[in-house]
Amino acid sequence: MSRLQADGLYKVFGRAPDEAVRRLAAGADRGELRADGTTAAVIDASFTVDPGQIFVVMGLSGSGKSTLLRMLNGLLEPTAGRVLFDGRDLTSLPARELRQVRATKISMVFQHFALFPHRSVLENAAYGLEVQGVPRAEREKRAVEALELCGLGGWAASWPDELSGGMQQRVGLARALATDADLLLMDESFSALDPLIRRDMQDQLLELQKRLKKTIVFITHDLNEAMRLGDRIAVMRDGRIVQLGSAEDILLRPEGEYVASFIQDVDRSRVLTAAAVMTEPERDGEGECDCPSVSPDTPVAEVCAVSARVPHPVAVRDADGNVAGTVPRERLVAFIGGQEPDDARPVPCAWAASASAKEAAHA
Ligand SMILES: Nc1ncnc2c1ncn2[C@@H]1O[C@H](COP(=O)(O)OP(=O)(O)OP(=O)(O)O)[C@@H](O)[C@H]1O
Repeated sequence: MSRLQADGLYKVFGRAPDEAVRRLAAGADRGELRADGTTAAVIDASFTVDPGQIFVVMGLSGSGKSTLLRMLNGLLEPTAGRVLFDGRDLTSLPARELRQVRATKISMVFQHFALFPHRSVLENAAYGLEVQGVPRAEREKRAVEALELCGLGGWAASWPDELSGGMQQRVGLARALATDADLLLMDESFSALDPLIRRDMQDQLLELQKRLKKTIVFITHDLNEAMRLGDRIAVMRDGRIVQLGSAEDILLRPEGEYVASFIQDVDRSRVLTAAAVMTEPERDGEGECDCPSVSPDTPVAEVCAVSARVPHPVAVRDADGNVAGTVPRERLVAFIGGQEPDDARPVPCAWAASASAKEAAHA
């Protein structure tokens, strides 16, 4: 069962929202409704998020990301549609039960994490547990563990203003993790950070996720961030999800001009991995030698570097060391050149044929 499911979600601000939903369902777009002073913030959003997945919602400012997120945690009531969390319909829960689910099962991490300046880092990290009424000794123990997970083990007794922006953001993450919530909702959580620190935070989140396997919905307007973090990515435009898929789907098979124009500047070789370009070994025993090999999640750019050093297709080995596939050099070159790897077909060449015939004769 999926952990989270959005089922035909709409959010309309303004007059006659139900009538607006009917018009949107019949194909009207945002622009048509705006003329009447009505804003269609989210239009017919449906998706599922599996346990342990990072689901990224990516879109430009105003595309409806935050509104969608606020419906997912029950802060905003949908105009139409349902949100199912572990199979329970959040939209029909009584207010008390909804508050209970929000306090214990869902944590939010915001862009500007407001830490309490007069509380220590430890007290800040323990705040969510304090709200839940967890006794002091227990909440401090869990907050210390969460701070350690976030690389802030030695900072528990410090004050927020002694921390850099990146560290403060990690306290926010620690606060979310300390509550043991299953679902983390992260709204542009790294957007205010400097690029290097932001990348560092992304790495840290991916590293943490390997161990904790939370279910995460991550909102961002940055496609590169979406590609790095997302197991699945929903691209939003003007309130609608215009594509839903993996980074690979979006880069290799963009649906429509809008998504295609979005991905133009993405460095495919750093986003896509060996798994996206590998193929079945063509010859017996291919990949079985001791030459350098790569793992399925090695970025293509690094596969190129390995390919330059080995005299045959690069072996892709899974976690058990078995050959999952191989990457011939021509597939890499085709891919870097913007083609589908499967289109890597050398044209017949008389010179090359005679050169290899001569080499064979000399051998
Ligand atoms: N409470 C509200 N009342 C009226 N309109 C709203 C309200 N909240 C959001 N909107 C409108 O809904 C649309 C979607 O806004 P939303 O904040 O969800 O987009 P976003 O993608 O999160 O943008 P940003 O990245 O700038 O936060 C926008 O046109 C916004 O002006």
